[in-house]
Amino acid sequence: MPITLNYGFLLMNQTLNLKMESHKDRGEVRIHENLDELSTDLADYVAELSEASVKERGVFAIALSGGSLISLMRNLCGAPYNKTVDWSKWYIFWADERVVAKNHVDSNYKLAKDHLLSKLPIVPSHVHSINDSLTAEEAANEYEFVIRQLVRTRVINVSDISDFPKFDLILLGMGPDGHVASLFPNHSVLEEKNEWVTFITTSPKPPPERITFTLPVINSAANVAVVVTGGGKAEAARLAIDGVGPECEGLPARMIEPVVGKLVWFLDNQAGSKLKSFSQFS
Ligand SMILES: O=C1O[C@H](COP(=O)(O)O)[C@@H](O)[C@H](O)[C@H]1O
Repeated sequence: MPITLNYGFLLMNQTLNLKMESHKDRGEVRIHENLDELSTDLADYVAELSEASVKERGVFAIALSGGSLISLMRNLCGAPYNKTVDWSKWYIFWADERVVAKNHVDSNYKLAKDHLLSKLPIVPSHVHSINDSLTAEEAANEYEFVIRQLVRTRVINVSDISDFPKFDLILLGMGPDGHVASLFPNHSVLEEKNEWVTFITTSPKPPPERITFTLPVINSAANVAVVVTGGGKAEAARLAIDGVGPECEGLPARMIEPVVGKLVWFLDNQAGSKLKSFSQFS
């Protein structure tokens, strides 16, 4: 069992050599010594949320992102999770997707399928990816329609304070520019207040056409985790977690603020190296 010592707001998990801190309004920040430790902690976190959600609701509705996140989820494919997690209750969604064929190297679905989903006994009909034969706008509308149907049947929960879906867990990565899902800095979709899924055709990071959950959907989730690794993202992580005032205006990662749910940041040492509290830790 990991030993957790409590130093006021600062928690240290000695087994994982993990530093955790509670940032007012910015959730819990977990800084890991290396990627292996981050992967271990992330798998534990996801498995615990799955267990709690299956116990409470009978299902676990989880939204994935693409990018580096997927390889960091690798521990879920091995022991003990392959035996202890009730995979039959998982329903998979994507917080964002590139509008390309499902077998295209840029597809977030393909990435997750090749490195995660094909190694887990997930029920194929529980995997909800976008329709890759449609335009970006059509794909976003159809994906939102699918999600609305699943909210009606409570496969996906509904927010207690609005009619937005309440995913059990939304897993996000973050780009060096502070983008999350396919919400890019200063883009007009950051203003979206009503739609659940929207689209862009001018992504600054290729490919240009994407669909994405909107901020209200992300911020209505029961749990949001942002997984960030590498020194190239340290400044964006600082702005997203410690930033104040104009320096972080228009930064999507700074706008992740679950209304009722819980936010957890999973960082490695390099991504966390510019945080105010980092010197305290090292
Ligand atoms: O384009 C995307 O980028 C982000 C970040 O990716 P990473 O490789 O820098 O972690 C990813 O979260 C998103 O799903 C993806 O479409």
